[in-house]
Amino acid sequence: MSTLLDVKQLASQRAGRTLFADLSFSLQAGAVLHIEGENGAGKSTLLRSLVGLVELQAGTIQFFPSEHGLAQEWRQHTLFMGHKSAVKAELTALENVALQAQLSGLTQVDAWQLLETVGLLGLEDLPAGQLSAGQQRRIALTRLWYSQAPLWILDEPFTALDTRGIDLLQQRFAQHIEAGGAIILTSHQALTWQPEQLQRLRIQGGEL
Ligand SMILES: Nc1ncnc2c1ncn2[C@@H]1O[C@H](COP(=O)(O)OP(=O)(O)OP(=O)(O)O)[C@@H](O)[C@H]1O
Repeated sequence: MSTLLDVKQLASQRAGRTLFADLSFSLQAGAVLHIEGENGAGKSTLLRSLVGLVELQAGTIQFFPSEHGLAQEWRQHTLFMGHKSAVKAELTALENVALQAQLSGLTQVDAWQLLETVGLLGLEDLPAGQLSAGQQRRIALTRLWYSQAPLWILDEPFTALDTRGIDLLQQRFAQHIEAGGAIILTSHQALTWQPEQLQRLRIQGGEL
C-alpha cells in the first residue's frame, strides 16, 4: 500500500506557546486522519503547516515518498481547503462553481451538474452573498467532485452543513478513499461514517 504523506517530528509555536511538538504520522492510501482538539489547539495551524502556509519550528514533511513523480509536483496532487468557504459574494452560485473549476485548471466542467449534486439547483442565479452559510459551503465543496488529487487536506469541511449535507460529503469521502485517495480533516464532530482505516489525532494543549 502506498504512503501519501510522511511527517516526522513536527513542532509549531505561536505567540511563544507550543501548539505541538515531536509530532509524527504517516498516511496510507485509503486512510482518513481525523484531527481533533479544542478551539485554539492548533488544528488549522497543523494543516496550514503541512501545505507550507505556516512556518514550522522543526520537522520534515514528505509528500508521496514512494512516488517520485508525484512527490516532485506534490502541490498539483494535493487539494487543500481552508475553513472559510471562499466564495465570491457578488458572483452567482453558478458563476462561483465555474470560476472555482477554472482556477483548478478545468475548462470543461458541468457547473449545472455540480450544483445539482450538492443540492443547489434552483439557486444558481442568486449572488452567493445572499445564500446561507451552508449553501455557500456546498458551493465551495463542489471542488471535491472533480478533484483528481489523491490527497485531500480539509479544514472543518462539515462546518455549516446540515445532516444531509454531512451525509453527502461523507459519501464523497468514501468514494475518494475507495479509489485509493487519502484524507486529512479537522472536525469538532465525530464522523458518522466509519472508514476502515480511520486514524485519530488529538492536539491537546501542546501535547498529543
Ligand atoms: N497568524 C497568527 N499569529 C499568531 N497566532 C496565531 C495566528 N493564527 C493562529 N494563531 C494562534 O495559534 C493557536 C492555534 O490556532 P488554530 O487556528 O490553529 O487553532 P484550531 O485548533 O484550528 O482552533 P479552532 O477549533 O478554533 O478552529 C491559537 O491560539 C491562535 O490564537
